[in-house]
Amino acid sequence: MQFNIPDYVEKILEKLEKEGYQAYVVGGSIRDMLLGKNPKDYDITTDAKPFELEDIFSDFKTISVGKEFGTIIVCQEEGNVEITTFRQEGNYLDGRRPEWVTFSRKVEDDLSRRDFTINAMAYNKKVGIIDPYGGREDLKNRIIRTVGNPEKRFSEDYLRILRAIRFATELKFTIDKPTFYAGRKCSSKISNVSMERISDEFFKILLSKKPSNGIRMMEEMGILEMVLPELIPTIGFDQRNPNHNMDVYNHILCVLDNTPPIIQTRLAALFHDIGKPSSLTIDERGIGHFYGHDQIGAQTSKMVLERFKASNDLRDKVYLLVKEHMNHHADFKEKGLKRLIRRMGEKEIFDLIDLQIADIKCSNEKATIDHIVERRKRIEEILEKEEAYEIRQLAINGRDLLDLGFKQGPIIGQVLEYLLDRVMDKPELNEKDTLKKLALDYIDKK
Ligand SMILES: Nc1ccn([C@@H]2O[C@H](COP(=O)(O)OP(=O)(O)OP(=O)(O)O)[C@@H](O)[C@H]2O)c(=O)n1
Repeated sequence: MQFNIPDYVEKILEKLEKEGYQAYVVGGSIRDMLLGKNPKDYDITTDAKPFELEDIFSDFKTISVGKEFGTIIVCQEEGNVEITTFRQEGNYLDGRRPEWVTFSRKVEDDLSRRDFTINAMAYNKKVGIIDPYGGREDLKNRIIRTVGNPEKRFSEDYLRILRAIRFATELKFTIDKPTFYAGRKCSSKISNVSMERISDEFFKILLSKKPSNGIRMMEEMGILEMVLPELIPTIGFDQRNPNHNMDVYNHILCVLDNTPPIIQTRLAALFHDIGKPSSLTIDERGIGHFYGHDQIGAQTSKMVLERFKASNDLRDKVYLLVKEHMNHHADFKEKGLKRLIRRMGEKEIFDLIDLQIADIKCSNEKATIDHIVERRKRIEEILEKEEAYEIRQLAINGRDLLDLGFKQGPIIGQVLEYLLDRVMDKPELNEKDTLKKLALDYIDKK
């Protein structure tokens, strides 16, 4: 079997071979090519030692990452290629670092330390595929299986438990039983892994086609309570809300699957109905209301995303989406809708609509969908016609008001807010002379 390796990668393999070394493309890219997918990047493994690699690629731009582990990145216009020296590792004492690392002459040694059979294959044109652990067979049978003893593999890096779930979710594979049980046994050990690495894998699960599968696997393996304990109380929690025919957990997972794969929207789906059981109030008809859960969910999202070391931008976006998600019931007049665009932002407003549509689809309130679809059309129109919803879109600015004789100070802001308010109701007022006149009338009345 021959793969189509891009020229910029082939060039590196050939250079290493010409210098008398072995060189193979390895890991995820082989898996992806066998699945008929385009690999995101290519990793190369070789028996050339790190100091030799630096010599060989002295004419290239390179970045050396952890020289002691033998990795350099060769940077070319078409993409970066990571080259790692074949290595063997000793036992991992703390689930983070091996006791020792030695460089090897055999590619099989390098493959033996890798996580899953489907990631433990190497290839070059001359030798073909090297697959000592049945990676191709497991790809065919759609199975995630560790290379060798699963407990040992996980103890080397407990993130691998979450990686097993991530690959199973992304590829729609099942996790082999011994791998699954070992993962469940060691699940609490994931606390040894840094939050950045955990959230990286977790976000990949959230962005897959059917993230609910991943969340359910996390629950079954005991990983969910380690990574996102805030979701646990929603399991089996009946809101006693006639609009919801599922418990909160299943409702959340349904919304998750029905949102587009955009990280802020998927995260907002995850948090949108998180509340405290104590916040459930039962009214006189016996109907439950998860009182103020949009606020609790928004606060929870902030706290969890801080723990996940997410960027401020992402935290703010998710917070706002969760906080505003309930307003699909509101009957916005023109001004209300424009204020909503102003609060959300012109891209994020569509994330909110996506979230609300998914929320409605997963409840018994199907009738409201038309209402939200109408709302989306009107928002698109507002943006297309550039109808003002923000002060910067007014045909007049603070400078113009000063020229009209207004004094510098808070009054300028007040007048501009007043003008925006008028323009949001009647877009045709957004014209310089009209606004000047309205500004002067406003002051006269005051
Ligand atoms: N904890 C880990 C992480 C990675 N690997 C090995 O390193 C390779 C590259 O890892 P990475 O780039 O994280 O993942 P990919 O397999 O390339 O998958 P993706 O590109 O989808 O992240 C993997 O294929 C696997 O052989 C491993 O053994 N153990």
